[in-house]
Amino acid sequence: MIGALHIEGGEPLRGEVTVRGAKNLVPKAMVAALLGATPSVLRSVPEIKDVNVVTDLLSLHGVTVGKDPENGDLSLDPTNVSVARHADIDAHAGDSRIPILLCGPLLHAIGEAFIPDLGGCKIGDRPIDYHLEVLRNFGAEVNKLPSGIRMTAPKGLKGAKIDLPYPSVGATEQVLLTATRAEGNTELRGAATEPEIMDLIAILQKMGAIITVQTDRVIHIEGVPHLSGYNHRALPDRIEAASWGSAALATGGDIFVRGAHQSDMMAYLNTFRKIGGGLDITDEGIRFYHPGGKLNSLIVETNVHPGFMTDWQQPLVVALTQADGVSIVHETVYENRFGFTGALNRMGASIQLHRECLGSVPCRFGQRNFLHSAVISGPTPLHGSDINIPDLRGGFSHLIAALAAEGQSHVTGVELINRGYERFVEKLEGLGAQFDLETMAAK
Ligand SMILES: CC(=O)N[C@H]1[C@@H](OP(=O)(O)OP(=O)(O)OC[C@H]2O[C@@H](n3ccc(=O)[nH]c3=O)[C@H](O)[C@@H]2O)O[C@H](CO)[C@@H](O)[C@@H]1O
Ligand SMILES: C=C(OP(=O)(O)O)C(=O)O
Repeated sequence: MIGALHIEGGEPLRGEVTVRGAKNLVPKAMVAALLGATPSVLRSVPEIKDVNVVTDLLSLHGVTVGKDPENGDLSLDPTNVSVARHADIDAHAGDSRIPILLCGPLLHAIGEAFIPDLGGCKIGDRPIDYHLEVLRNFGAEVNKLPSGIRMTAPKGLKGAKIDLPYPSVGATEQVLLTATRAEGNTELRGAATEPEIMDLIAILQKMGAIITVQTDRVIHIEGVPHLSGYNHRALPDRIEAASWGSAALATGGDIFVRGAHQSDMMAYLNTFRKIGGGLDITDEGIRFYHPGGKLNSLIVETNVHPGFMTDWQQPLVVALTQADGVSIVHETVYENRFGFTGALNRMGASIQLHRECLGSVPCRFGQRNFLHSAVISGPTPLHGSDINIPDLRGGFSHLIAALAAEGQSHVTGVELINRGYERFVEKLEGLGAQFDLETMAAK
């Protein structure tokens, strides 16, 4: 297990990386396999932590998960799905956000579900009130226990009318995974429409589901009694792709991201171009490069799709420290996603955080005491520092900053990066990054 990296910064990252299936789709596609009466095959599966966590949780429930040794494709056979021991499930408390999405499929398959406390990045409060309300609407009975949440559906799950207060990605997936096999029709208003959700819908359609995506965030699902397995290649990871783009810009480098898919990244590509980054968009992938000269400052507001995605924000901020003038980033999806900027300031950046909504639209966090707007003055040379990684994207940003900085950085907590960036150490080596690796025993 990777413990820390000693990074010698100041070298532009140059070369090629490949992105595979999206972190925000693959674990959910694995959960969807539970809904089928026959086995599924999922292709382009990355080696990341959430895949291991969901593999364990499915295995505990009697799903046979096989991995092709050549290409890593997963086969998921749910024909012997069964109840798992709470203590075994609880061993995964805090590991991932995915377990909440097992509820609907498990209620359909075995009539009960138990999920541990969720994990995921600490970038806000991240309540699950929408999820629980959705499940109750379908007829689930929810019991909060000291160690987790247990659900049953004594009268089965029935289609429902649901209106989400905010287009939550997870709550939309909760509706999809529950409604496809519920009795009757479901109408979801206020749905999220991220590309990963569209890919999940494509998977469910392959399984036999009837789902209609209308305009204005409305989705209709006609419940069917039976679904079969699927064979699907996961859409590529647009967050990893954008992260490498920001790394190229911040280090003055040139990275071809094989597999990056233009139509899933429009908002990022527009922003990248406005800053002054160079782009070559091809069928095989996207080349992101620093063309030389000054970068432009700009205003960015994160938002739900098709807006500028929140998970792109943290790596981009590092590139903005090298732009000429004052940039503003207004984070409207999570209330607490700027903690990582403290380390950047210690490295020489000039980033001030504000409670006000410094964007064109007031968001849910205005007037509520959350430091959710950042003012970045640049360009500021960065210098090496000791950094402990706080979360996945903040951590990747710290790696980029250390690679862009003059001098040495000692970066700890690096294992967290593996939640969303497969084989990132190999990829960094391939891009010419200079570092030494410290390993530690797995917990
Ligand atoms: C595994 C996965 O796919 N994670 C992604 C998913 O997270 P996740 O699905 O957890 O994010 P949501 O879209 O649900 O969260 C958006 C906002 O809604 C709020 N909310 C959500 C649910 C709820 O029950 N109550 C509530 O208030 C959250 O606190 C947050 O402020 O979408 C986010 C937004 O694109 C991404 O940053 C995450 O990378
Ligand atoms: C916030 C993220 O993920 P998760 O929802 O898994 O914590 C992320 O990928 O940046």
